[in-house]
Amino acid sequence: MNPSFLAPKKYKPATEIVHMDCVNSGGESVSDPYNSSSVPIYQTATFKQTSSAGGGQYDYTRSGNPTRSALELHIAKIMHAERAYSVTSGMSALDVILRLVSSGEEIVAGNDLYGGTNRLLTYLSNFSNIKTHNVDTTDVAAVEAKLDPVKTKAVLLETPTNPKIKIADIKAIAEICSVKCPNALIIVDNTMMSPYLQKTLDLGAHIEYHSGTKYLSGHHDLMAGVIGVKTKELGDKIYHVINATGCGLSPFDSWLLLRGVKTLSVRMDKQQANAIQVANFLVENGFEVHYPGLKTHPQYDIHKKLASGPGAVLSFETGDIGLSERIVESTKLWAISVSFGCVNSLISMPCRMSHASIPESVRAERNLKEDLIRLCVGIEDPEDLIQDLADALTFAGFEVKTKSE
Ligand SMILES: Cc1ncc(COP(=O)(O)O)c(C=O)c1O
Ligand SMILES: N[C@@H](CCSC[C@H](N)C(=O)O)C(=O)O
Repeated sequence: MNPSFLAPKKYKPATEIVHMDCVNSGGESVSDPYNSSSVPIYQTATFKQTSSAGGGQYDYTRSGNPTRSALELHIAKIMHAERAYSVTSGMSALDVILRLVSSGEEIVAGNDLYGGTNRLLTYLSNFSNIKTHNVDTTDVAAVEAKLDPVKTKAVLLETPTNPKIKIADIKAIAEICSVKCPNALIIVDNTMMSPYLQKTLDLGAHIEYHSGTKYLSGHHDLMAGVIGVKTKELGDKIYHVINATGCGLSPFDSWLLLRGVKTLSVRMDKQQANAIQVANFLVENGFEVHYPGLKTHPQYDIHKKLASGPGAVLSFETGDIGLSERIVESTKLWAISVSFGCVNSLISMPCRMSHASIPESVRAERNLKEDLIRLCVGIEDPEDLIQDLADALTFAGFEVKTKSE
């Protein structure tokens, strides 16, 4: 037989996302005695052992569970990670990762980032003597200026950022960091792109994490976080923290997330196609739109090098807080809701919702505008979405220009 026929085959991203191997490079695998087509939910806290010395592959669900393992093996494959882990939320994922940073060490992070991330970094600064430098991560020189060969333990990047959709050149920052701070970890929050559109571990990151609550699951019916790592050694450290603190994802949520992940490519393709049309509609109406699918985006070329698409989250300013409020409150299809990545379209005002935990003065310092509206585009018919937005704009007192086809 031709030996190449036996070699592990790499498929296109959409195929990899739906096809499960359940095995990793270390030979770890999960199998089901009945060959079930859908991974079963092992809803059990404990596993019987074969002897007083143990002997089973699993003993206790906090330490490991077959449903969770199946999810983690699959996530590792689609992230191009050596190992992957799943925990109870995106914040829990970041908490686990940041336990690799010790008192006295420093983090370099963005000045536009998710409000909850900012809250956790502030907590570490206040209670654990871990200082964060918040810089504009679109500016590689600004990141470099804050790197300290002794103190810097982590560079934490969101790209695109939440909510201003700014792009950080992961590759360029990782290269500079590997020279100036070879022991520092490049950590990327890849929630907005998902592993379907951007594979940060291939771009120089050591650790990639996600709020699995968003695109990976896709239906806003669970909370989860996932972590992918570049090396087994890093994986062992991450696993140790998860087992020690007990934040591993439950069997049911692991199953739900695994089910959601399988449709990631079809959801993202549709949401992204809709988002491009929504972005164009807003541009035609004179708004300043933050979206890396627009050629006018300041980091359009960099994003194109990092990711295979612009995603489906965008934001825009109206220049008037009252007008923004009226628009948000007048939509019918766009639900006023935090979060993104759901199949339904959502609208929000970040300064009052997802980023309200960042003090107003800090938001102002970071040029996060109070009138900013964030849109998370779903899978509805784009004509309905645009019409609903146009109606809301009109109702709010804005003169909508005719949509050019
Ligand atoms: C970019 C980003 N990262 C992380 C998180 C945290 O995820 P979770 O809500 O699942 O804890 C969120 C939102 O909550 C987010 O928007
Ligand atoms: N009350 C929550 C708000 C969650 S925001 C969720 C999501 N990341 C988003 O950007 O919309 C909190 O304060 O954490």
